[in-house]
Amino acid sequence: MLEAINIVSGYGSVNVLHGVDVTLSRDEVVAVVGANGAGKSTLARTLAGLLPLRSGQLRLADEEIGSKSSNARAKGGLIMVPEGRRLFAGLTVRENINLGRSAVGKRSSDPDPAEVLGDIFPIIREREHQRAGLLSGGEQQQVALARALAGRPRYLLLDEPSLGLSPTLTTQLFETIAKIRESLPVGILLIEQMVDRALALSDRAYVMERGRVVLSGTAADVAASSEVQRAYLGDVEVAPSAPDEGDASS
Ligand SMILES: Nc1ncnc2c1ncn2[C@@H]1O[C@H](COP(=O)(O)OP(=O)(O)OP(=O)(O)O)[C@@H](O)[C@H]1O
Repeated sequence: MLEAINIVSGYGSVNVLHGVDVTLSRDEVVAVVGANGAGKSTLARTLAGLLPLRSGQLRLADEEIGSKSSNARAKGGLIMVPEGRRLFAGLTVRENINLGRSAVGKRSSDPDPAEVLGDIFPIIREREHQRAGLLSGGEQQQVALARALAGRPRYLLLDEPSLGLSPTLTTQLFETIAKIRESLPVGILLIEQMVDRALALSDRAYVMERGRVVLSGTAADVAASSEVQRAYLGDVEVAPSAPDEGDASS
């Protein structure tokens, strides 16, 4: 289990997370949703060790990891795919994926990650020797996911994986995440702006506002809540228009 208890973090003199509790186990997908600036990416960075924990506790399989480096956390099985993918553009697909393995100290005698992951990510077999920088955004996202999984994480943090993808590619991405959960024993924390799709795929969800979790529960319950319906799922009450009764420009 990955457990964040009452965590606080931020930038400079400003706290952004004001005491957040989050848990993730290895057999679930958990969505984190909320408006721009709510603190979702800050949460992911704090969990991954890219931002220092100011107070609270972070535990990975009952071990306190709050003071460990991001590299140590990755070696311990907690890996993040950051917003924007961050592939090595000049390296091939396979080289990027192999780096995902060596970065966490996996030995070359471990099963070939490209073979193991090839069923989930056809791109690996189709474009193995192509430079990552020449791939489309959707293809790069697949490689970024495969690279993270090559490190055999037990917990995977996905920060806005659909960012910048077309609707069709977004659909493919969510299908890929569903395949990952079916095929691999990895808990996934899914930070997403595509709230409806994220909730449809997830077991549980957290809704964040201004650095706090304001709602949590099963994804179905969160999706059904009136706050989430109103704010994120398009169930907006629109005042009836009265085109004949006023000047639209006023
Ligand atoms: N590097 C930074 N330095 C200072 N403040 C930051 C930094 N990154 C984010 N913030 C601030 O922290 C707050 C939370 O930002 P964060 O990126 O975590 O939100 P978010 O929920 O992920 O939103 P988005 O969906 O827009 O990425 C915002 O007020 C933001 O301006």
